[in-house]
Amino acid sequence: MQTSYGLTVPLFFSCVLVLLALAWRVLNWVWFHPKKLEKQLREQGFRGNPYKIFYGDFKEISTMFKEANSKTINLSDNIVPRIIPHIHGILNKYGKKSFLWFGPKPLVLIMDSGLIKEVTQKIQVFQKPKSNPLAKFLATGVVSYEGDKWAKQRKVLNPAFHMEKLKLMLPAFDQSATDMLSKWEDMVSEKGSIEVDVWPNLQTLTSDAISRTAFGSSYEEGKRIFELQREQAEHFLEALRSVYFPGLRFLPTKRNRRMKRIAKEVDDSIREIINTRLKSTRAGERNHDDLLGLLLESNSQEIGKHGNKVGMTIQDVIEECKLFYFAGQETTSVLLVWTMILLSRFPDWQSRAREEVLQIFGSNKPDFDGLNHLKIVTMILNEVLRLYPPLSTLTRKTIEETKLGNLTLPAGVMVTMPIMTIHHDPKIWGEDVQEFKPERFAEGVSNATKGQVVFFPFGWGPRICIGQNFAMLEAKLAMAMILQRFSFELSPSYTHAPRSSITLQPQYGAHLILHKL
Ligand code: HEM
Repeated sequence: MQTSYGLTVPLFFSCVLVLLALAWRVLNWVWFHPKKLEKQLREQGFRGNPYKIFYGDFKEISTMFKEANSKTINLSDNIVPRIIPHIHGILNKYGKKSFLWFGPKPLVLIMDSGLIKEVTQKIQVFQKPKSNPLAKFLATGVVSYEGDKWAKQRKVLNPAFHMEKLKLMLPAFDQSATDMLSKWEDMVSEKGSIEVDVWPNLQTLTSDAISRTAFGSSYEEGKRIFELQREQAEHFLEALRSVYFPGLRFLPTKRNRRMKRIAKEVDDSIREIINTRLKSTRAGERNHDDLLGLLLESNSQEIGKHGNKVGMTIQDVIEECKLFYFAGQETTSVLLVWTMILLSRFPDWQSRAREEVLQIFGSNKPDFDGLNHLKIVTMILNEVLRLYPPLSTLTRKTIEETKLGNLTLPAGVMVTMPIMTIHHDPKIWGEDVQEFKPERFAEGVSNATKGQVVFFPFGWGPRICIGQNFAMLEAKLAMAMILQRFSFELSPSYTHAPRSSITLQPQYGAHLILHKL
């Protein structure tokens, strides 16, 4: 027997069943599941806005960001409401035990130091939330993996970031800083001063440094690869700003085609560098001291110890190289730019830092041991990371129901640990929390934090930033070299507008007046 649609009755009923199942899944996703999670959270004393179907708090959040970014602020203003207005708003409205709706997903705030420690340590249960599928075009790598894959990758990468290996990176950092400083010296007029927006220059510095440290002698190819990665990131951010439908990335739009072409070109170029390296290693040549060389060396040692199962594939190595750029470039340039801005605002600290640098190095090139003895500069960098952490929040999602302190979090909940808010909490840091006071760190980080997880610009737990020593070494060297050659102050055209665009950037640049010393 056939229905009026020309289908047999069993087929007709099967289609109806499939459609009903689909409709149920959609309804469950946009309504029943979020409502169930909301009930579970409210029963435990969490407070937040009532769930609104599909959008949640999405509209309010985007309005808050638009408003926050439309106004500049004064230098002494609290920057938190401008950077994370949604979290600031919900805390003011509902207090510390609260949640927000990111579409149909609740985002629970974790403000307690003990709970932050627990979340960042229980990496099996609290995993990274899935990123936009287009992010795969940029890089995957250790930052996005979970479970065994993460553990394997991290184990192979770790040795490349050990202190004694980082020592080998100094010439690359030095060369990149020298290039920038020579440019500034050429620009300085007869009077010995010039106004410069240092932000793009500092970005170039850290870009060059990562191209050199990642690919060493293949720096020129590395530079080209990272230029393509930068373009790729622009396409990605543009895509994020437009409406996204599932599957959109498969359509042959102009942007998608370009992104695919870039991804292929980048992969092919890195593969070529790797193959050349592997050939020269087989021919008995010495290993290269750059990140790629160290990674290949560590990988072959792992394979030697445990066989192919524990080693990385060539594609894995390619992904890690692509990731170095995103993880290591902008974060470090952001640290440098806020350091220069804050030292411009606080010339007494600038002078103290310069005195220390001149006392240790005179006008010589800073060396590894000397950099490790820079106390004032380290205190300054830590205070900059406290006030202007390059990443404002850490986010995870629960993959199963889990205990957290005396709470029970259902599966499928996102949790966020607002680094920025905790770094600016007067209950932790005192009433002078908004002030730039590097002396807080005079006796080291654990003294300043009384051993609590309240200062975590590089994250915490097993997934703490692998590149933190790399970044600090690069920043110390760059700052030491800048302080040796220039003094600097804010230009009248400087506009204070820190903005979170993945990292914490100066929205209108960093216009400073540089004086040649
Ligand atoms: C001031 C500079 C930097 C800051 C503030 C910073 C911050 C962070 C933070 C907060 C995390 C943890 C993210 C999370 O748990 O969700 C992280 C992870 C990571 N960072 Fe950095 N980072 C910096 C520089 C670097 C550099 C220079 C590199 C490499 C060259 C790097 C490579 C990575 C990698 C690979 C991870 C993932 C680690 C894992 O998941 O096991 N970072 N970073």
